[in-house]
Amino acid sequence: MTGIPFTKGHGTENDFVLLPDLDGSLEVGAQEAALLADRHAGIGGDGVIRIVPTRLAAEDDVRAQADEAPWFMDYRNADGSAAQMCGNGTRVFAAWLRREGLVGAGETAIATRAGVRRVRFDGDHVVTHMGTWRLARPEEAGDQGFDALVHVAEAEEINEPYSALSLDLGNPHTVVALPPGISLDGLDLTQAPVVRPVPPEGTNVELVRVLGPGHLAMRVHERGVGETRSCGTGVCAAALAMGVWSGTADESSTWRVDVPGGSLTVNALPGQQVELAGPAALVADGTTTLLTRQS
Ligand SMILES: N[C@@H](CCC[C@H](N)C(=O)O)C(=O)O
Repeated sequence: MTGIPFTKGHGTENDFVLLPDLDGSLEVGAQEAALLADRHAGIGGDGVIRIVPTRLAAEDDVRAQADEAPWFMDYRNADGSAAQMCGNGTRVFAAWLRREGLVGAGETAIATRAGVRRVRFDGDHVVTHMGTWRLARPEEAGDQGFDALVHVAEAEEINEPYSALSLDLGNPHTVVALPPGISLDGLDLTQAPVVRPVPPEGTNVELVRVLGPGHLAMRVHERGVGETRSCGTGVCAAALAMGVWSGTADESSTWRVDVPGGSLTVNALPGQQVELAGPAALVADGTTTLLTRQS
């Protein structure tokens, strides 16, 4: 077989190019990832995930996870930038490891740039323990629980910025609860929302509408990608922000979050813990000549 093997997969239509690199011989830097993710000149995806033994990772803090988590999810956004975490990616990554017989049906641990994430299989769904979340700037969240302003272009020009909350799920998020009367469908996410203060590492921006008790609708503009049809860390941030705003962040709660690509379930747990559950699909296998192996 010529070319480098890849698998295409998605989690609620947040789609990824998976590159198995079992001996650490692939070089997938920013340029290579951006080309692979290109929907015209490459394979196409919101992100690129290299699947590599953790002990072969370049970063010291990732290699330090090797005893606990043998496989590293080396995630890059479509623009080639490396990100700390990808919630939907963890499910697709685990589904690939299981299909290939590299992990069993029990709980498995995955190394990420944000630390180890534990994943379990539950019928058609994969459940990821997303670790400990935190407010990004607790000292700046006022009585109303907001610490940022976000301006989003809208179908009908409204120049008021929205109040928002910044959360850290291993990667950065800014959650906006849309006020009544503002249509989620009417937002123009072809341009990045403008966030103030400017987050030092950039941010993913979640626009959220409450549909009912424990039920949200969300659209997202992802850092390093643009609008995507789903974001796993983003739906967790959205549900957790609701808990912060209602003063129930320390209690267990379950949320269904509808995104353009499907629905995900978020379980908020005491102690700033959170789980994400949803589907993972592996839809194509092939080879690519866009990469070569290091000799
Ligand atoms: N889609 C992902 C998040 C991917 C990384 C993000 N764009 C970032 O740069 O932080 C998810 O499912 O969490």
